[in-house]
Amino acid sequence: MNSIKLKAYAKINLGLDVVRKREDGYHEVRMIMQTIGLYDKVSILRTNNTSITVKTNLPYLPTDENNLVYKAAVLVRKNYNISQGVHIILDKKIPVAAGLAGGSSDAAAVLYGLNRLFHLKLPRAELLALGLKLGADVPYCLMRGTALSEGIGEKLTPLAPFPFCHVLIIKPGINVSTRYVYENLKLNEEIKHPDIDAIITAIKANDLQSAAGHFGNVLESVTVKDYPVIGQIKEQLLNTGAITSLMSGSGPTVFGLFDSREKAEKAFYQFKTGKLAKQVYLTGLYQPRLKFSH
Ligand SMILES: C[C@@](CO)(OP(=O)(O)O)[C@H](O)COP(=O)(O)OP(=O)(O)OC[C@H]1O[C@@H](n2ccc(N)nc2=O)[C@H](O)[C@@H]1O
Ligand SMILES: Nc1ncnc2c1ncn2[C@@H]1O[C@H](COP(=O)(O)OP(=O)(O)O)[C@@H](O)[C@H]1O
Repeated sequence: MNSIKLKAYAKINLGLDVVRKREDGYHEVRMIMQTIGLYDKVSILRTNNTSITVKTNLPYLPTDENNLVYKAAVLVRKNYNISQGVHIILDKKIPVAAGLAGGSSDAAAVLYGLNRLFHLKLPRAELLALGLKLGADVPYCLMRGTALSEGIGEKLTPLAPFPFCHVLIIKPGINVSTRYVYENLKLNEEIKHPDIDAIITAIKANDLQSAAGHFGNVLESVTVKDYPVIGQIKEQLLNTGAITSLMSGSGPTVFGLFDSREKAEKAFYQFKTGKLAKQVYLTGLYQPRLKFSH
């Protein structure tokens, strides 16, 4: 096999709680992760030289060691003494720096792909540990589906599939850095912590309404204040019939869940023709786990 084509799926956070700040500055979290149907295409080709090259459809994305796919390739080649070069073609559809883990998912695809292309037969645990070196969300991207993510993202527990629903993704035209959001989070009494365990119980019971009733993201306490458009999108989603609306990860993307395709489509067109959104996608949940057969 000389090349491999993969899909790197986006995630949303159905619940995001921060438990404490660690001494190294990172935050211990409890998050309900969910893969959605929006994806980037990642193709990896073995070449006849010894270099790593990256090509992407987004002119503003780096193609050097600052791209997470490049970093993933460096890591694998260094760890397993691979000298053969690889060319990575990245077709981005997931909005960048949006709280949807696009870069993390691309990096996970490269780890997975190089494991296959070079017949490394790496056990799943080793791939997850490599993934964590690239970013807190990369291990989850190697798992996919509905999951509980703890620690800084490395402690993963698969959950039963989240109940069927339609997902509307709304990305406003602002940029918010993950680091900025975590650094400005104040863990005081005013913070409303989501009940992550109640979400898990509702998922087990396949109860969409009850699960949605417990959604929450503590990082909204930073972003909604700084960027009112996030609150406005959340409100418009509810006004157009969403069961719930929430910011994903560190934002600025907001998602709405709908129990009817008709309502979701109506909301889609309202955002498409309105002023609040820069990018709008109507998609669904994506449940298959990533399989590690060689
Ligand atoms: C907020 C979340 C929720 O899923 O996702 P995104 O919004 O980025 O998609 C994650 O916790 C983000 O994961 P990821 O984006 O992989 O984070 P990293 O690249 O490892 O870290 C970026 C920066 O965020 C901060 N950080 C990240 C994770 C964490 N548990 N605590 C932190 O304090 C650190 O300051 C770090 O320098
Ligand atoms: N393959 C990639 N796709 C997207 N962003 C990337 C990639 N490689 C590096 N980056 C950088 O990583 C940052 C975070 O991007 P991304 O993973 O899309 O967002 P988030 O962490 O909010 O989910 C961006 O600022 C971007 O410049």
